[in-house]
Amino acid sequence: MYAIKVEDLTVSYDLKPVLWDVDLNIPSGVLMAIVGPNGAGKSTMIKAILNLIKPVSGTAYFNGKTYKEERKNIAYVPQRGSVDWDFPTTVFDVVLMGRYGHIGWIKRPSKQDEVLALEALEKVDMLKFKDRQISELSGGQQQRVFLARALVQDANIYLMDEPFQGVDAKTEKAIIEILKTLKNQGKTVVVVHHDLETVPVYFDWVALLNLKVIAYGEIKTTFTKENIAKTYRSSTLKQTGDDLNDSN
Ligand SMILES: Nc1ncnc2c1ncn2[C@@H]1O[C@H](COP(=O)(O)OP(=O)(O)OP(=O)(O)O)[C@@H](O)[C@H]1O
Repeated sequence: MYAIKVEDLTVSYDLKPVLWDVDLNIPSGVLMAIVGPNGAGKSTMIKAILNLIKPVSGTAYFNGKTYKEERKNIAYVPQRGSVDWDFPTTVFDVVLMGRYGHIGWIKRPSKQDEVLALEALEKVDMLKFKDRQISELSGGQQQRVFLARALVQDANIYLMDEPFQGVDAKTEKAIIEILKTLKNQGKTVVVVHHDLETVPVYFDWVALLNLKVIAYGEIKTTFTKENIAKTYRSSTLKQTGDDLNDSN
């Protein structure tokens, strides 16, 4: 059984397809990058499989179940730009929110939940900021807080949309260490990533996306010059739709 199985996923905004017939079988325990040029549909794919946007067609399964059935086991770190950071709440409360899937909205978090939140903040080196408003943090600090929130969720599958965006080198290193730890615990981690150079250093699996899935699989066999060139070869593919019916 796959950790994530995406079947026939097609998504369009205002009738313009941005994802075309995407199929992906992601095994458990991989640390996988999703790469592709700007506008390739990476964020859209993550959102569509998490039911945050409605696809034209297609389904995603998590450990063989629907998102709704499996949501407790799925943690999502959204792109920083898509979050309303002016929302008045403290760092600690944002992280504690990660526990709500376990405790339910009506119950109060227990001492144990609070301890887990503090531990996660410690892991991402943000404990000293626990009482700060999230609006008063730098981009890298916000990213760490979101990672801590995903960590306390104690999920089985992690989906992250550009967690390295706008962070300094030290934070990037801290984040990748955490991702590797998750992988070593047998969890499945899927990350939208921009920097091609670090793909083989950080990840063991990759999906190359540009409207369609160009290729996906183990880095060694998949992250080839040919596949990269095919993925990043201008954006005419999107504009004309010429290649929509390519058999590859
Ligand atoms: N809410 C929306 N309404 C209309 N079009 C959208 C919307 N969100 C994204 N798009 C368009 O869909 C396409 C795919 O966008 P998406 O954000 O999924 O790409 P991406 O690969 O994540 O890009 P980037 O690397 O720049 O973040 C783009 O052409 C984008 O302009």
